[in-house]
Amino acid sequence: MTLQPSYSIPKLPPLGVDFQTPELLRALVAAHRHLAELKGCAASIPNQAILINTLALQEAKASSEVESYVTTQDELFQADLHIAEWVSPAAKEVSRYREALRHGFDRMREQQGILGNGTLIALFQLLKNSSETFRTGGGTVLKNEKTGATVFVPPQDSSQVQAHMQALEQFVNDDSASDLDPIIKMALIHHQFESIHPFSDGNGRIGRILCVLYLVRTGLLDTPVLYLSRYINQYKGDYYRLLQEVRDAEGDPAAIAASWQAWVVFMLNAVAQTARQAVQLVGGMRDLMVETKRRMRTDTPKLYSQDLLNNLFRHPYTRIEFVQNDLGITRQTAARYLRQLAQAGLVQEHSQGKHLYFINAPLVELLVRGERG
Ligand SMILES: Nc1ncnc2c1ncn2[C@@H]1O[C@H](COP(=O)(O)OP(=O)(O)OP(=O)(O)O)[C@@H](O)[C@H]1O
Repeated sequence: MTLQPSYSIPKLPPLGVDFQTPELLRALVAAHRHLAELKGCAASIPNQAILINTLALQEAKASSEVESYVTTQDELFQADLHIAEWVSPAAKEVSRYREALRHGFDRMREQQGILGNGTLIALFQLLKNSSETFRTGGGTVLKNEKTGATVFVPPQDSSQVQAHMQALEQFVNDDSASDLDPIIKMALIHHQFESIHPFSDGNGRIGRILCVLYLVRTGLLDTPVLYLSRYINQYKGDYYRLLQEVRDAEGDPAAIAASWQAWVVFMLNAVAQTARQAVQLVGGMRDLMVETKRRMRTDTPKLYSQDLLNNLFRHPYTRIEFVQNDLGITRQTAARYLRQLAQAGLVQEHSQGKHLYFINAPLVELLVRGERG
């Protein structure tokens, strides 16, 4: 039996919805203020790879938790040492999420800011380690996690999935299609993406990456550093309910307007709160880098270099090979540098089996504290 989709995917932006209510405008101003602050704060970090490596890993951790892949920070940082036997399945899933986010960011830059369906498919393939593209078979439904009851039937026919995704791609990339504010558009895009549900799995995670990349595409961020998933995780019940209310409102213009407004306000609040948290974290990292630099210059002046400092912040757990490669020095010299840093108390030396690694403990502490909010 062919399933009947339970909602007609609307054309974006939805007609007849006032996106300028006082509540919405208040939330929009706050979201912009915190995002602008985050953009400025992120720019003060000397090497953007530091932010992508560390913050994107935090985002990946939170996003994967929505899907019940729970890992500890220690497991994640250990996985980042690229020692195969230390990588748990959950940590691998989280690492793949970060790779997907990073790939999407690079690809969008290569394509002059275009965030196309080819990129979304590439993200899915990286995330799921699969060669699948958009759904072709029917049978996909969304269920209530607790009761198992079907709450939503997305488009089933592959030509429909394709057509809706093409229209969405157009809306994402054609800035003249609507003069709505980009953060409001981001909320509409995420909703539409989840309603089309174009992949067999991973739609939640790809949809959250899409949000962050869209903020970069529209210039509101330079790097994809936003902990959106943490907020969504925290308010998962509201997130599902508000997504679904828009679909259930179909046919009732007043309910359509109210449900879209409530959805957009939720996403604006998510952006504002997560940007505010990210500002604290990035600001903390910046201060810690300044302090570590000062200590390196006084306590280990012969070793100090910006590249070495960057290495310690790109890899909260680092190893001799990483320093060797980043600084272009011999293994012996890299080992000597790390040992001297450990003697000066700037990193902690650890060994497990035949492997040796070095922890930037204040940075790890900052990231763990950041996770607690
Ligand atoms: N009961 C529901 N009501 C509304 N939307 C839902 C519901 N269940 C799922 N969704 C949407 O579908 C997404 C999950 O889709 P899918 O399982 O393909 O993605 P995922 O990335 O594997 O999961 P997750 O979002 O849990 O990490 C959710 O993030 C949400 O956007």
